[in-house]
Amino acid sequence: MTATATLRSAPAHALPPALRSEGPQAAAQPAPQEALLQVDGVTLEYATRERVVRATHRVSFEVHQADRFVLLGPSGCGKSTLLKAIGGFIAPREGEIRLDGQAVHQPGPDRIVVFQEFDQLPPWKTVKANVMFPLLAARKLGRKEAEERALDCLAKVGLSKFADAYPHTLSGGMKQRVAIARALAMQPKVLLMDEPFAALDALTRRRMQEELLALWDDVRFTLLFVTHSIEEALVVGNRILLLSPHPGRVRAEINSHQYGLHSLGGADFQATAQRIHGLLFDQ
Ligand SMILES: Nc1ncnc2c1ncn2[C@@H]1O[C@H](COP(=O)(O)OP(=O)(O)OP(=O)(O)O)[C@@H](O)[C@H]1O
Repeated sequence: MTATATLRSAPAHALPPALRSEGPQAAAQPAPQEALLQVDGVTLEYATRERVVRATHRVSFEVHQADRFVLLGPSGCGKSTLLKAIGGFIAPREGEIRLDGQAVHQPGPDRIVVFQEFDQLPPWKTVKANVMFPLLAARKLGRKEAEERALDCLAKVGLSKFADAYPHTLSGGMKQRVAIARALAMQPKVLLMDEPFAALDALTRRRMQEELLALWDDVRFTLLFVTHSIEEALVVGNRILLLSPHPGRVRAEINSHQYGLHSLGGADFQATAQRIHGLLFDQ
């Protein structure tokens, strides 16, 4: 992954004044083409029997083709709820979500979610059948083509040898690789990942981040990634949206193209992590 110029593509109104003019190129940038995903003033709420819980308040951001866009914020700030809304599982109370200019009203094969839980793979299907299943269910491909696509995607995540294995025989990291292969096989417009590596041990988590970045280098998919780890956000993302504690509001957007696994421990990386910490938690 190479460092590239600062990109300022978030709508200025979504950012606190202090960040609107960040970067010398800001004013010189040409108008960006229409974003792939637009989240526009989105307020999300849960109605329980006793009360209404507001999860996010008027959140706006834009994700462009091949972005690795990270939603970062403390526990309970509405990151997963935002992902569910983009997935089409929850309707905004206010605002609108658009994908390719079309308002999102329901789930669809153009948005696939990879979750944290290891049990997202039906245990009675082999690894290959797990990857093929959504392709067949959505009638995207016939059986032969689905099998070819599944094997191709399993090769991309290094699991060719395990195509005929059952999920219970795999490690946590391997199960997450299958879930990623299954999602990529659908060729979604946006791949949604909700803390996909949070339940893994530290070494496996690091390896999975590395593999995800290598996969992105190969396929250039558009990624929307949720985490509450500042370090993971800097490693995985090229752009990071910082959300305030509950209910989530946009605190800032950070460009993080220049960071990757190679920058871990470096002074610049530490300083940016520190700055993000301040933006997230200082009142
Ligand atoms: N099904 C639900 N019913 C009522 N309130 C909910 C429900 N799911 C989430 N909430 C509330 O909405 C808010 C946002 O939750 P959400 O899970 O989106 O946060 P999060 O940022 O993803 O947190 P975490 O990092 O801990 O997963 C929280 O206050 C939570 O308690």
